[in-house]
Amino acid sequence: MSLHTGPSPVTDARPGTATATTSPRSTSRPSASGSSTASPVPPADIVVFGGTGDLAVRKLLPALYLRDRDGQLPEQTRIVATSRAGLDEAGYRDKIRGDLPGFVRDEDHDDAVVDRFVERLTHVSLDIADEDGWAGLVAELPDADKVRVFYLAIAPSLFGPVSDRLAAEGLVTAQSRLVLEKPLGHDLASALEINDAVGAVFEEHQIFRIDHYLGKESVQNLLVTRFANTFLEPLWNATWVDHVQITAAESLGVGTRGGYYDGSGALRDMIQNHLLQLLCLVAMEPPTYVGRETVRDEKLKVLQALKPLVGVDVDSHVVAGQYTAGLVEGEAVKAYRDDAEAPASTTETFVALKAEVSNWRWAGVPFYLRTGKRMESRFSEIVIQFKDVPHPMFPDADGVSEPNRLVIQLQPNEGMKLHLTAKEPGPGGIRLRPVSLDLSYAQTFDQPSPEAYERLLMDVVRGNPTLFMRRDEVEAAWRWIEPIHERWARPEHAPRRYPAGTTGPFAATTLIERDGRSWHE
Ligand SMILES: NC(=O)C1=CN([C@@H]2O[C@H](COP(=O)(O)OP(=O)(O)OC[C@H]3O[C@@H](n4cnc5c(N)ncnc54)[C@H](OP(=O)(O)O)[C@@H]3O)[C@@H](O)[C@H]2O)C=CC1
Ligand SMILES: O=C1O[C@H](COP(=O)(O)O)[C@@H](O)[C@H](O)[C@H]1O
Repeated sequence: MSLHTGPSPVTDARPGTATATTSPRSTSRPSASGSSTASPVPPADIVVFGGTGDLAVRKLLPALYLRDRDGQLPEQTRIVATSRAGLDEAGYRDKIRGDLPGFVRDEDHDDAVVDRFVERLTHVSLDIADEDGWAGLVAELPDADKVRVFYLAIAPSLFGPVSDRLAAEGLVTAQSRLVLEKPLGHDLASALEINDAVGAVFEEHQIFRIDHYLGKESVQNLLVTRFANTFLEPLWNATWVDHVQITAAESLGVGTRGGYYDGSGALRDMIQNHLLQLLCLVAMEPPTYVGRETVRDEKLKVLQALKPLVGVDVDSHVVAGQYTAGLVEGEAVKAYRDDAEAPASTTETFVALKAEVSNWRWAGVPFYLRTGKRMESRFSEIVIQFKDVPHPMFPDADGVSEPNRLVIQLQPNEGMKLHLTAKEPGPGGIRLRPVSLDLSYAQTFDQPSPEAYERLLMDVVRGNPTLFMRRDEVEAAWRWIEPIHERWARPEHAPRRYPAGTTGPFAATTLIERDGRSWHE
């Protein structure tokens, strides 16, 4: 079998029109993200608000470093970090030089590239809440014709104030893009408020709402698997699919982010965005072509078709859990309440739920979603469980015939498995045996997948919003989530406890077993 790695699956224009994204220019060295997406992007001034924070240091700067290494950042690209830390340019460069090795793999570390990369960096000290300090930022952005990226790696409550200030300082140009981190707000009302505030300054096409799951290679491959092959489409519906499972399990706890997490919880942190986006990609209709608005239009229709959890018993559809102390991958770990230093917290670190997409294609097909921290292992996958054969054709056979299952493994080992039933070789009668066709990305493509942020940051600079959430999508997702939070706001609600290192509370097993099904472990 030969597989070829051509241009990215996601284009930013109709097929047949030339675009920067699909241009076949190659870089001087092979790139982890494939030939077309590694073409140099336009020169840009990238302003990272929250440039000393966890996200910037752990994800954004390493991603930019890797794109620099692969020749994607032109010489004129500069990165301006802002925070209240009183760092000067040299101090910030030293900090990032020191931090980078902790967040890039040893084989990706190259001293010469680090030297070149840190030369691009500077730091402006400013407090978003104050008017002082902004002149320093204005001075760092002299070229109004250059692409300008304002990346808000800060709390969502600061998104509106930053936009207003950028406008007041005259920094918003036609070439500006605003990047907003998730979760966008806390609920529908705050999301509307933020969207209104940023929308008063930036056009919708300038706003990039990040959901980093959309930048994962395996997630983009889901689109290709569905729409660049013919054999799945006739089966991809309620006639043949029994149910769908989407799991994002983490073995990590909340780490140093307990302060943020305790006000958020798994429903806001993972389900409202990442898992619902995955559900959309599985359930959406084929767009006319895969382009910047067409995919988002189809995802929105799925969110709008989610059966509202209104007038139903929410508890029979959704299970919340919180981890207690336990053993994860052989290591003793603390309870969530100790991790988050919140002794009476009722924040959920686990959610399992059953959703339904009320449309012709999916009527009656449950979508089971599940995510949790401190689970027994880290794995994210989508399982398409097909219906059983309509009639037992081998009544006298030994062994078992299981329904077909397509498992799309998102992480850690990206790939795909198609579970089938085969005849075990032998001279006697027929013995049925479950087998699988396996596609491992690592073995097939022989190159590491880039980090999601690498891909997404380059798309921002290019101005390609396909893999970002549009305003209406974010709001539709919050709207669907609302009844769950309303139910959980009642005093009698408490998440069920599960020991760290397990698959979550028993109620999650009951949720699916009640329907005669079971989680794919
Ligand atoms: N960390 C992660 O893995 C992820 C984070 N996110 C989101 O990204 C955003 C940032 O998260 P994270 O990096 O973890 O947060 P941190 O608390 O680690 O960092 C916040 C940053 O914002 C700066 N900051 C805070 N208040 C102000 C202010 N008033 N004026 C100027 N700068 C300010 C801080 O610097 P200083 O205090 O020195 O001013 C710091 O650089 C959040 O919205 C979070 O939900 C989303 C997905 C993953
Ligand atoms: O957005 C978030 O995602 C991470 C999980 O991301 P992954 O790429 O490691 O699967 C999660 O840990 C974090 O709480 C959440 O904010």
